[in-house]
Amino acid sequence: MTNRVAIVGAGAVGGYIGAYLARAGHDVTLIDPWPENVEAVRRDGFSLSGLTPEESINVPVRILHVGDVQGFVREAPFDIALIALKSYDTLWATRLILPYLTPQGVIASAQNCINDERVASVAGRERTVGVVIAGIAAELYEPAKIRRAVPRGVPGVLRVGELDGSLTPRLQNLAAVLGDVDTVQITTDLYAERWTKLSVNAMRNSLSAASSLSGNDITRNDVARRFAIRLGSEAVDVGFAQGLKLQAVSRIDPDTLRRAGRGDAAAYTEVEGILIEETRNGRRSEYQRPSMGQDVLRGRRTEIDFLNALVVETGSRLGIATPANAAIVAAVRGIERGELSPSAELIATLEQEILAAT
Ligand SMILES: NC(=O)C1=CN([C@@H]2O[C@H](COP(=O)(O)OP(=O)(O)OC[C@H]3O[C@@H](n4cnc5c(N)ncnc54)[C@H](OP(=O)(O)O)[C@@H]3O)[C@@H](O)[C@H]2O)C=CC1
Ligand SMILES: CC(C)(CO)C(=O)C(=O)O
Repeated sequence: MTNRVAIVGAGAVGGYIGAYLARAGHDVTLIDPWPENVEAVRRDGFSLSGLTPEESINVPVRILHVGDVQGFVREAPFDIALIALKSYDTLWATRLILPYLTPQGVIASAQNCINDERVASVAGRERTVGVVIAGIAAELYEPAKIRRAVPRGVPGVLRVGELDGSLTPRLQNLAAVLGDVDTVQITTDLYAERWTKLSVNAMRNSLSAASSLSGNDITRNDVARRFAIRLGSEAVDVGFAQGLKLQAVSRIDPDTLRRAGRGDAAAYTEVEGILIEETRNGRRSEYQRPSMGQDVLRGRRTEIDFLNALVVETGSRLGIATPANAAIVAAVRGIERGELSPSAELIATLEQEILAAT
C-alpha cells in the first residue's frame, strides 16, 4: 500500500524522518514555519550526517511553507500525518493538517513530552496514534542541515502505539513505513513509553537548558550529574505513582534510579556508573546537546511547561514531592524571561536551595 505522508515540522526530528522516508521512495511532504529552512531545503535538499560516514547523505524532499498548506485542497489527501514541532505548537499544527487527511488517515505526535491527548482533542481519539522518538538525538544546526549524535540501528529507536493499546493494521502499517527511518517497536502501553521518555528528558533536557552544558558534560560535571539523578528519580517516582510499568531510563532500571535519588547509596553508585560509561563508549557524540539546551542557546522558547512542569503537576496531584523538578522549572522559566543566565553554578545554587529546604 502506498502512503502519502505529511510531516508538520522540518526541524531535527521532522527533517530527519522526512529525509529518510523520501530516500526510501515514500511520498512525503514536509511543512515548516521557518522560511530560511524551507528555502534551503528546496534549493539544496536536506543534508544529514551522523556518527558514521554512511550517514552523510543528501536528500531532496518536498517541503512547503505553512502558508502554502491550503494548496493541499487540490491534491490527494494524506494517509499519515506526523506532528514534529515543539509541544507548544501541537494544537495549531494538528488543526493545520487535519483537513487534508483521508477519512481513515492517522495523525501522531512524533515529539517529546506527552501530547497524544492534545492531538486527540483536535483530531479525535479514533484518528490519533503515537510515535515515541526514543533513540534519535539530533540537531538542525543550520537550515537544511541535521546531524544525529547517537548510533543508528539499535533496537526500538522509534516506538509506535495506539492510545488504547490495541494492535491494529494501521499501527502495523505505520511501523512498516517508519521502518525506513530506523528500528521500530510496537508498544501496547504508549503512555508508559511516553513517561519513560519523559523521565529521560526530565533528567537531561532542562539541565542542559539551565547549565548550558552538552549531553556528555552534564554527566562529567559532579553537581549536574547529581542533579540529573534527582530529576530522573522524581520523574520515575511520579510514573510509578501512576501505576506505570516504566522501561529502562537511559539504560538504567527505573526503580534503581528512583532509589538513587532517594538516598540509597548502592543504587546511586550503580546509576552513576551507567551514566559515566555512556560518555565513554561512543554512544553519544561530544557535540550532542539535548533539544532544550539547543533552544536556550538560540534564545528560543523551551518545552519546560510540557516536561519537568508535568512531573511537578502530576506529582503534586499524587502527593509525590518533586523539589528538584520544581527548582529547574523555575530556573528555566527565569532564563526564558532573561532574568537568569544558564551556568553550572546555577545548578549548584539550585542544589543548595533544595538541601536547605529539606
Ligand atoms: N532534537 C532531538 O534530538 C529530539 C527532539 N525531540 C522532540 O521533537 C520535537 C521537535 O523538536 P526538534 O526537532 O528538536 O526541534 P527543532 O528546534 O530542530 O525544530 C523545530 C522547529 O523550530 C524552528 N527552528 C529551529 N531552529 C530554528 C532557528 N535556528 N531559527 C528559527 N527557527 C528555528 C522551526 O520552526 P518554528 O520557527 O515554528 O519553531 C522548526 O520547525 C520536540 O518535541 C522535541 O522535544 C525528540 C527526540 C529527540
Ligand atoms: C536526545 C534526547 C534524548 C536528549 O535528552 C532528547 O530527547 C532531546 O534532545 O530532546
